[in-house]
Parts: sequence; structure tokens; C-alpha cells
Amino acid sequence: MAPLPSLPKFLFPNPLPRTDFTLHNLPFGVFSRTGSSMPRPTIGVAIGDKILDMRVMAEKNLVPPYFADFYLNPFMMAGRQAWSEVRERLQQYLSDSHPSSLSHRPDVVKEAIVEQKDVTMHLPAVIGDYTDFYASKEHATNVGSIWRSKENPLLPNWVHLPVGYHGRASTIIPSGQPVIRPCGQMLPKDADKPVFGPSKVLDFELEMASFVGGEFVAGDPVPLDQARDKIFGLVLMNDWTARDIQKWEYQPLGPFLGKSFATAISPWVVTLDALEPFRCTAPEQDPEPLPHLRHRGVDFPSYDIKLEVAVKLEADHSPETICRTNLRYMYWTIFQQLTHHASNGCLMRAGDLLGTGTISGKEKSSFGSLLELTWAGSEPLRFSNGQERKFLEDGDEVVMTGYAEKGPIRVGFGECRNVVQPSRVRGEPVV
Ligand SMILES: O=C(O)/C=C/C(=O)CC(=O)CC(=O)O
Ligand SMILES: [Ca+2]
Ligand SMILES: [Mg+2]
Repeated sequence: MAPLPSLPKFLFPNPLPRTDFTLHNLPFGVFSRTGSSMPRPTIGVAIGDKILDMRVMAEKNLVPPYFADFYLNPFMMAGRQAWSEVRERLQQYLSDSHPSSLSHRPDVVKEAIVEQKDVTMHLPAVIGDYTDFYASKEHATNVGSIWRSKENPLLPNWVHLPVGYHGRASTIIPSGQPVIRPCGQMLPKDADKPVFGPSKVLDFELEMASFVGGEFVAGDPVPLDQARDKIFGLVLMNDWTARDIQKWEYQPLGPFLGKSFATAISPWVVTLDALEPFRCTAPEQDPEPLPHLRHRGVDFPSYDIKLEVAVKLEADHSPETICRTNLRYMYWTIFQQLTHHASNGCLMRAGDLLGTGTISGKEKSSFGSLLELTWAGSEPLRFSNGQERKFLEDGDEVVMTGYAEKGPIRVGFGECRNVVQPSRVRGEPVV
């Protein structure tokens, strides 16, 4: 099949220089028109710098009625076949030459095409449950070396299962929303008693996350060879973390208030169908996992997705890249994560979010958190304007981006961007 053009000519008579949101991509999100007196969440599909309003498309019977919903949960629940059929129809509507092309329907184009600059993006789904994994061997080895033991950085279970914890869904926020520096308990260096106050060691974690979809039955596992049909798509994720709160609270039950204050995701969900050309091998697993977690006869269980973190220090500073990594470095795949999660009979629901865990590579420049990049603050990062950072300061903005590219095909995730605001107690900054 000849590759699709990047964008349809009838909507983009002047080609855009480069876009994440090509005809190959067609990611789904939820937006509202900025400044409208009654903003209501509306499902949209990103195309170039525009959005196709799916409520308008549903009202005109061009797509199934669940696209008139506020959120993507009903579509996520509809399952793999519906996802692929809708994708095919959208590619026809947005092509220049197909008989169903919207180029023949200027009335629909007029109503259904919105400029991205005129909207506010929201969370794409009502997220019932959120789980985060710890699946990059490089990341787990780094954190284990820094906090526990250089000799034995990984606990014995790590190579046998994707370690995870149940996170907080209520504080998942979309890109663009500020992150308020959290308060909490921490143990100052050399002190024997904890103190309470704003975190001094605020960090990001570069991750991706899967939106789960399809129907699930409580008690039934998700066999690994069916897991691909139960993941709707992926987003970028920043698992904001207060290292001082985390370090004091985490034993023996794992992350809690050091992470539950904010988890940010990029607003456009890129479907696995769109990512199909970018499937790739995952790192070899040694020891071999137990049979239910073994990828049998699947050569390409991972995805080649390039990921970056940039930090903007002040208004006139342009974001500087501090990390470049790739989803393909992750030891436990997104499918093994889902299968492990459901292996005890735990009910998954369409719209649940599974964070991959921080994605670090082998090189220092590919570490996915400041804890690793500055080795717990002992090696500060230097920026071109002369400033240094061990961890994040108020006003710093973290910008995560990701894309996959092969020949003429580009599928990007847009960005996940949040600025740090000072800590608040009853609305007042804490001094
Ligand atoms: O090693 C630890 O004690 C904790 C590590 C984490 O920060 C947990 C986490 O969020 C896992 C991850 O993102 O990979
Ligand atoms: Ca994490
Ligand atoms: Mg977090």
C-alpha cells in the first residue's frame, strides 16, 4: 500500500512544515472551545493544527453515536474492531480522493473543523483507576543504587514480574495545567525526627501510559496473546514526584503522598493501530519469565518511540533538552504489564490508565528523572544561561515530547507540559 500523504490537501492547501498529527496518526482527545460561555467536553481527532469535531460527525450520522459523549470511555469500551473501523472511515473522510471524502461536503467541514489554537484540552477519558509500573531495568537499577544498595540494586522479584503500585486517579491532570509544589513529611539530612513543609526535592518522571479498552470480566485474566486487543492507545506521562516525601514514606508499602499530588498526561491518545509500523523488539529477558508472561512467537512486542524532556527555566528561556530516551528500552512491555495486572482476576475497565514506569536508557543523557540525571543532586545540570538545577524550582516548566518516524510516516504525541507553582496552604504561599 502506498504511504498516505501526511495531510489532506483540501484542508491544508499550504503544507505544514512538520506535524505530529498526520493522516497516519489520527489521535483521539477531548476539547472544549476556549472562551465559550458553556464549555462542554467534546471528542475530537487531531489533524495537523486542526481538530475534527466528532460530536458534529456523530450528529450527522457519519460516525457511531458514542462520539457525541463527553469522554472516550464508550469508544474505548467498543473494542479493537470498532477502533479499526472508525480509523479506516476517518482516513476516508480525510482523504482527498475517496468517494466519502469530506472535500465533497463543505457544509460538514465548516461545522466540524476547529483550529487547535481555539480550544482547551481536557483529560480524554474518565479514568477509574490508575496504576504505575517500575519496568525500566536501567531506572530501577539507578534508583536502587542511589537509595539502597550499589551491590544489589534490584530486589529479587524485579526480574520475575513488572513491579507496580496503585496510583491516585483524582489528580491525573492534562498537559497545560500547573503543578502545585506539594507539602509533606520528610526527614532532613542527619536529623532524627521528620518535619512537615513544602517539598524541596521536586522531580519529574518521563513515562508513557496505556489507556485500557474493550470489555473485561472480573476474575478472568487477560492472556498475553490477547493483550494487544485490550490496549486502546498510548499517551506521554509525567509522574510528578517529591523525592524527599517519597524517600521517607515509601517503606514498606511503596509510593503514596510523594506521588499522588499530580500525574500529567498528554491530551491526544495515539492508537496502537497508528503505532503498528513502529513495532520493534524489546530487551532480552533473562531469566525467562513464567509462561503466562512469556511473549511466545511475537518478534516485535515493543514500540520504537523517541522521547525527550526539556526544561524551560523562565519566560524568555526556550526549553532546553535534558533527556533523550526511547520506549523500546523498557524491559517489561506494556502487554506484560496488563497481563500481570489482570493475572489475579483484577477487573480492568475501559479508560483505566497504566503508566509504564520511568523510561531510562543506558546512557546518562537518557535517564528519565532528575534523581538519576543529577545522581540525587550530586551532579547538577548546567543550562546555557548559566543556571544550574539539582531539582525543579518554582516557575520551571517541564516539557515532554515523543514521536515515531519511519520514512515518510510520522506519528507524534504532541506534548505534556506543566509549570511548577509555589506550594499553597489555604491559598497562601508557605514561607
Ligand atoms: O525504587 C523505588 O523505591 C521507587 C521508585 C519510583 O520512583 C517508583 C516509580 O514511580 C516507578 C517508576 O516510575 O519506574
Ligand atoms: Ca513513576
Ligand atoms: Mg506523580
